[in-house]
Order: sequence, then structure tokens, then C-alpha cells
Amino acid sequence: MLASSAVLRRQHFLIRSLGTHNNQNHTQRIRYIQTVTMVAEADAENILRRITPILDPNRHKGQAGKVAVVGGCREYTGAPYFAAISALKLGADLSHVFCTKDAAAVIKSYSPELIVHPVLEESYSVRDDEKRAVSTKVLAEVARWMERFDCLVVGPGLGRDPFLLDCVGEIMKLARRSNVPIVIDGDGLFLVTNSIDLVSGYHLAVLTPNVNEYKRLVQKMLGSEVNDQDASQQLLALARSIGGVTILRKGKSDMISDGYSVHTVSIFGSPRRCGGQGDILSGSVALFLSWALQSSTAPGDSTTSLSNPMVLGCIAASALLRKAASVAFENKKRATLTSDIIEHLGQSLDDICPAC
Ligand SMILES: NC(=O)C1=CN([C@@H]2O[C@H](COP(=O)(O)OP(=O)(O)OC[C@H]3O[C@@H](n4cnc5c(N)ncnc54)[C@H](O)[C@@H]3O)[C@@H](O)[C@H]2O)[C@@H](O)CC1
Ligand SMILES: Nc1ncnc2c1ncn2[C@@H]1O[C@H](COP(=O)(O)OP(=O)(O)OP(=O)(O)O)[C@@H](O)[C@H]1O
Ligand SMILES: [Mg+2]
Repeated sequence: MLASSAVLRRQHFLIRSLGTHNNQNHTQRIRYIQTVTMVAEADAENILRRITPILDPNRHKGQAGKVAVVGGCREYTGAPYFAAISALKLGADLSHVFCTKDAAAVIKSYSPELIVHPVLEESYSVRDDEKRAVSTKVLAEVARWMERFDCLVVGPGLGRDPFLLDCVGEIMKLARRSNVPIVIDGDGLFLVTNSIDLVSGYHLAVLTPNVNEYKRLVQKMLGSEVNDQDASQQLLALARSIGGVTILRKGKSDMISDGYSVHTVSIFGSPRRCGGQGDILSGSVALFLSWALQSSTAPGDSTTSLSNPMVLGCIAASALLRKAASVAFENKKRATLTSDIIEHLGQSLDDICPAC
């Protein structure tokens, strides 16, 4: 019942977005893009207040968000943990991780709060003649859960094993058929850069590239190098070339575009560049966009980028991560680690949207 209402909500959003964006003819689109290239610093605190749900005693488990991270392999166990625990620390009710068998026991040992599914397989553990059957089994296991999720994060610590990435491509197709929003980060971006059809034209997809991931996307999709002189135009062009996805380009300022406008988040921040901060961001985007989708069913929403729940989720997550990182840095200076930032997520959100 709840799962199907979540699916309905997503379908309504999809219909609205497709209606808004597809009804414009080509000329109108170009005119719109030419006039909307002004880059505006987002009013992130207001957006956080707008989309963060109140802690209502009448709500039950699950209504504040159920996210799943697809990631975690032999090499990387930290990244999926950081993404999944960040969503929980910000207020999600349930956070799942779908990872390889090797990674599962390690991730479970970091936290009993996470629901960990050891379902993915890498080439080294599968014979060639078993691959088709194993792939079908992996997909069936994930399919059992798919409709329960408000958002999927694909990529943190996924690795680049070709067989594993093929299976994850199938998982993404399944999520898309079920209208489940997808945040794509890390090695998930490696996968989609090489198979752009996985996300092309999907309005419920968010890409969160770092400097290298962005460079590869620009080279592949625009056939050019990154142009920092005209960064906003290039980001718009990239989002348009992938057909309606939202891109959060990470950096000194985070830049967000759905192909219609560009918003920046430059507030707060920390000079520490320890690994894992992007993973916090991907888990946070997943939760905030789920909340934004929930609140976007309210009547009276207009149809600008600032009512696109994907964009709102990116702005909210970026500002929150940067605030938590700045508080952690004040306390720990050079010793600041990703886990320290995670410990400040809750208080940072509470400073803006008090729980009570
Ligand atoms: N503790 C963990 O398990 C972590 C795992 N991670 C995972 O590691 C995998 C690979 O991600 P990477 O981010 O390393 O891949 P990238 O392709 O972004 O980075 C590869 C190389 O680029 C360099 N690089 C990074 N930022 C740069 C910058 N601003 N300018 C110039 N060079 C830069 C790095 O030093 C690295 O050698 C992903 O699956 C990711 O999720 C990372 O998220 C970090 C934490
Ligand atoms: N130069 C910078 N100044 C301030 N903040 C930054 C800077 N670069 C990145 N950030 C912040 O750190 C966050 C993570 O960006 P980063 O580029 O480190 O991601 P990443 O490489 O994917 O991280 P991860 O190690 O988790 O894979 C961004 O959202 C941004 O807010
Ligand atoms: Mg990353």
C-alpha cells in the first residue's frame, strides 16, 4: 500500500516534469536557456526549511525515507557506509546497502543500523558459464526490494569490475522502470559515462561528479575539455546533452543544473579534502530529494528549477554537508576526518530546522 503510494507519487512527478519540459518546442527551449544562464547562489537554508518534514508522532517507520546504496566491494567498504549512514543521521528511517559478499561483513561491522545485502558478485568469483544465471539471481534479489525505496544511490565504492558493472546497469534499468530516483556517484559515474543511455532522459536521475568524473563526462558528452571560464554554460549544456538529468558538479563552489538554470552553493565549507565527503553528499542528496519529492505533491508548485525536487535535494545536501564540514573543521582542524563530519550532520540540520 505504502510502496504503491510512493510509486504513484513518483509517477505524478514524472508526468509533471515531462509535461513541463517536453511541451516546449525546440526554439522555445533555446530561448529559455539563453535567458536563464544567470547563476544564482541558492537560498539553501530556506530550501532546507521548506523540504525537511516535521517529526510528526502520527507518522510510522518508513515515511521519513528509505534509501538504498548500491556499492561496496573488496577494495572499498568505507564509501557505501558513509553514504548510507549519512542518510540515517539526517533523519531517514531505513538505509540499505547492496554490496559484494566480501564487503558485507565489514560494512555490517561498522554499524548495526544498516541493512546490508551481500548480493553483488565480481568476475573473480563467477565462472563464465555461470554469469547469466548469477546476473539473473542478483537482479531478482534487488527486485524484491526495489519498490520500497524512495531513492537509490549507485556507485560509492562500487569498483570497476566489468561483470559487476553489467549487473548494476540492469539494476539501474529496473529502478528506472519503477520510477525510483537514482543518485549516481563514484564508480556509478564511470558506468554511466560509458553507457549514457542508462540515465539519458531520466528526470529522476542526479549525477554528482567530482573533478575527474566531471572531466570524463564533459569529454564524452560534449567532446571538449572542461571550461572554467564559462562553467555555468558548460554545465547547462552537459545537463541538456544527457536529456533532463540533474548534475551537481562538486568543487570549491558546488554547481547544480537540470539543464534549465544553474544554482551555486558556496556557503560554509572546510579546507580539509579527506576522502569520503562526496559519499556523505550522495547519501544526503538521496534523502533530501526524497523529502523534496514528498513535499512537491503539495498544491501550488510552480514549474521552475527551484520546484524541481532533484535540484532542491542537491542544494539542501550540498549546504548541509558544507555546514557540517565547517563545524567539524573548527573542532578538529587538520585531524578532521569524514566520520567527524558525519557526527555533525544532525546538529547542523537542527540549527536550521529544529526538531522540536
Ligand atoms: N573510504 C572509502 O572506501 C572511499 C572510497 N571511495 C571510492 O573510491 C572509488 C574511486 O573514487 P575516486 O574519487 O578516487 O576516483 P577519481 O577518479 O575521482 O580519482 C582518482 C584519482 O584522481 C585524483 N583526484 C581526486 N580529486 C582530485 C582533484 N580535485 N584534482 C586532481 N586530482 C584529483 C585522486 O588523487 C585519485 O588519484 C569510488 O568508488 C569511490 O566511491 C571514495 O569515495 C573515497 C573514500
Ligand atoms: N575546494 C573545495 N572547497 C570547499 N569545499 C569543497 C572543495 N572541493 C570539494 N568541496 C566539498 O566537498 C564535497 C565533496 O567533494 P569532493 O570533490 O571531495 O568529492 P569526491 O572526490 O567525490 O569525494 P569522495 O572522496 O567521497 O569520493 C563537495 O560537495 C563540496 O561541497
Ligand atoms: Mg566520490
